[in-house]
Amino acid sequence: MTETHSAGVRGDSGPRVAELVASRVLDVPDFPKPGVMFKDLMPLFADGEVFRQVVDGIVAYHGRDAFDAVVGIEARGFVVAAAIAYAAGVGVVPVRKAGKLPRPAYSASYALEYGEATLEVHEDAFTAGHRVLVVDDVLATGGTAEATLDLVERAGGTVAGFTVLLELGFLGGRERLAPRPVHALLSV
Ligand SMILES: O=P(O)(O)OC[C@H]1O[C@H](OP(=O)(O)OP(=O)(O)O)[C@H](O)[C@@H]1O
Ligand SMILES: Nc1ncnc2[nH]cnc12
Repeated sequence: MTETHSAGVRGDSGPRVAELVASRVLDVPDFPKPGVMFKDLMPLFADGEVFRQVVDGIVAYHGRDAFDAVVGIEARGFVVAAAIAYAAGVGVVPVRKAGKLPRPAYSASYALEYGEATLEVHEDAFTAGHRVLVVDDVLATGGTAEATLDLVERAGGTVAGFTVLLELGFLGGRERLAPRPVHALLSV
């Protein structure tokens, strides 16, 4: 469900949480490359009360019993994933950039808004049929998310949901991931 309120801030966990996210995003022009408007969520992470409400909002949206594990995508996704996992009382599985995992891993290369990268997950990361909530801070082109969702499935997990704090709608990530549902606290 996507809600709209009078100030035009949209999100699918309600206008109050969307406002909170909007209030803690800094726009940084030309980072990390000319032409990119970088959305910096560090102020949100640094505000304990806002961070708590954001984490609680994500758990409430999906339902505490709807997932058995949380996947976080390196690096900013780790911040959100660990907090959600703790709040829900489940474990967290890191999806890491290439070469960081110590044991046999599945690998997926992809392009993102400002570059290319490879992500990996341990082959034994999930119990068969585990319902996995995948979280990240930002959805832009969807390259990172698409690679991660594929990795989760290759490793035997079942994707229970995909949540981001902020979606850059004009970059088409949601359409790229369709028909998989995308939950974004704030869409711009
Ligand atoms: O939708 P996309 O175009 O794929 O972009 C979204 C990804 O870009 C950022 O990660 P980045 O690779 O910059 O890594 P970081 O978290 O280590 O900064 C962000 O945290 C997402 O993971
Ligand atoms: N514009 C952007 N701001 C922050 N993170 C991003 N990841 C991909 N594009 C991004």
